Amino acid sequence: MKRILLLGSGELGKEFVIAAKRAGQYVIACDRYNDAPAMQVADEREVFNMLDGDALEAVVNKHRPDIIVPEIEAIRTERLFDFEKQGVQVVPSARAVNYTMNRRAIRDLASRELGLRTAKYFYAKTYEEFKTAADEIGFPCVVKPLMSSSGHGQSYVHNDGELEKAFRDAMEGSRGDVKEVIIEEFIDFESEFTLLTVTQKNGPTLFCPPIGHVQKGGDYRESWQPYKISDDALKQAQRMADEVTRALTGAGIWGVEFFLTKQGEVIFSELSPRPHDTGMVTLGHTTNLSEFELHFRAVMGLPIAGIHLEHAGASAVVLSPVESDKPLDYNFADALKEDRTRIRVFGKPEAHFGRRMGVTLCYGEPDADIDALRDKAKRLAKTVLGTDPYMDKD
Ligand SMILES: Nc1ncnc2c1ncn2[C@@H]1O[C@H](COP(=O)(O)OP(=O)(O)OP(=O)(O)O)[C@@H](O)[C@H]1O
Ligand SMILES: NCC(=O)N[C@@H]1O[C@H](COP(=O)([O-])[O-])[C@@H](O)[C@H]1O
Ligand SMILES: [Mg+2]
Repeated sequence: MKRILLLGSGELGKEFVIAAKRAGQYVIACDRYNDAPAMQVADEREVFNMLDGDALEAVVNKHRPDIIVPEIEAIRTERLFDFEKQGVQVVPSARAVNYTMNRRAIRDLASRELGLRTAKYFYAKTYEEFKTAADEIGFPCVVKPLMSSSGHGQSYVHNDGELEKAFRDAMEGSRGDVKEVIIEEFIDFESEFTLLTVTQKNGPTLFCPPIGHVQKGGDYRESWQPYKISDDALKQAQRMADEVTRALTGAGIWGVEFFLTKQGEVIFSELSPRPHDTGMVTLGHTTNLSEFELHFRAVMGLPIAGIHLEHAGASAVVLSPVESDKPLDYNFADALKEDRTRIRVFGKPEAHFGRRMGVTLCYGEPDADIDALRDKAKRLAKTVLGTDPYMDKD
């Protein structure tokens, strides 16, 4: 039995813990607030600020884990190198977690070192640098804090008049101590997709069928699998995913994000060294193993004999309509009247307006009409809390 320390205990961690508990492992779930989703299914919990390196070290010393599994980006990742040196397995590796928490590190690696096609980009610390970069890139452009996720602090800029607010939002939306922004060329993509990629201790890199998704405000609203792309585009994406995960090293699942342009060009966007939110669609019976089961197997060095598409499926997010510290009234009854439908409620103890509280999952035969599944997942998501998956969050 392994002792697993989970850093971050949201919905993705919860499903990972369920996979680990099904195999009889011991899990300590950590997050900044009590009763986080994964804590509810783990053996023990720790509530502390994971950006505080000393607090993190104290928890590691107290629990002496065999494996550390990061689940969010807001972690003092520099300390993970020390734990790794002391013989603790960091998933997928301290290097991967450290590089991907900062957009500069991962973008420079992908674009400059590996030569992958990305959006044109600059970094800026001051408003002057920012304005010069915007002039260089042109409008529209995309602005993001170097450290943030789920679209926090991100905006699209269409003209000079919007620059100041975008800069301020990105500086204020920045997490941790890095106050710097990235400004990117706007990619007018046809669609975007996630390639779930599994790197193994004792085996080749494996790929799941691509997942299509739509984001609004930088945040995922719906996803579906399989996402049909040409063999050539798939090969390009797999090659890039293989190169970037190999450079970052380690074993586990990764969510590698791409844009597909109208001309059929595949552009690397970013990647998560952990299960991906758009990959929750795999909880709806799409592949033989969900992204969480795949992560668990890869982390433990267990064999993965194959990844197969068993169903076509779609997911849509269930967002909170209110601010509340009381459990919300989830309407399961209406959605579950429909066949091949599942609802996952994460059990977050507090709701905030627009916070993701659950997902709906709908699936059918592998060749089922994906658009019909997407419509069904979105329609049923609306019935759960009465909110549209595409609602404005601000
Ligand atoms: N250069 C770009 N051109 C067009 N759209 C973009 C660009 N960069 C980001 N986006 C849009 O914003 C979304 C979020 O961007 P990104 O993945 O970089 O942010 P994030 O905050 O790290 O999100 P998450 O942590 O949820 O993956 C993308 O999925 C895409 O829809
Ligand atoms: N795009 C990253 C992502 O989806 N992360 C998932 O959301 C949780 C935070 O949710 P919260 O913001 O509602 O606390 C994280 O813990 C993780 O499970
Ligand atoms: Mg992303």
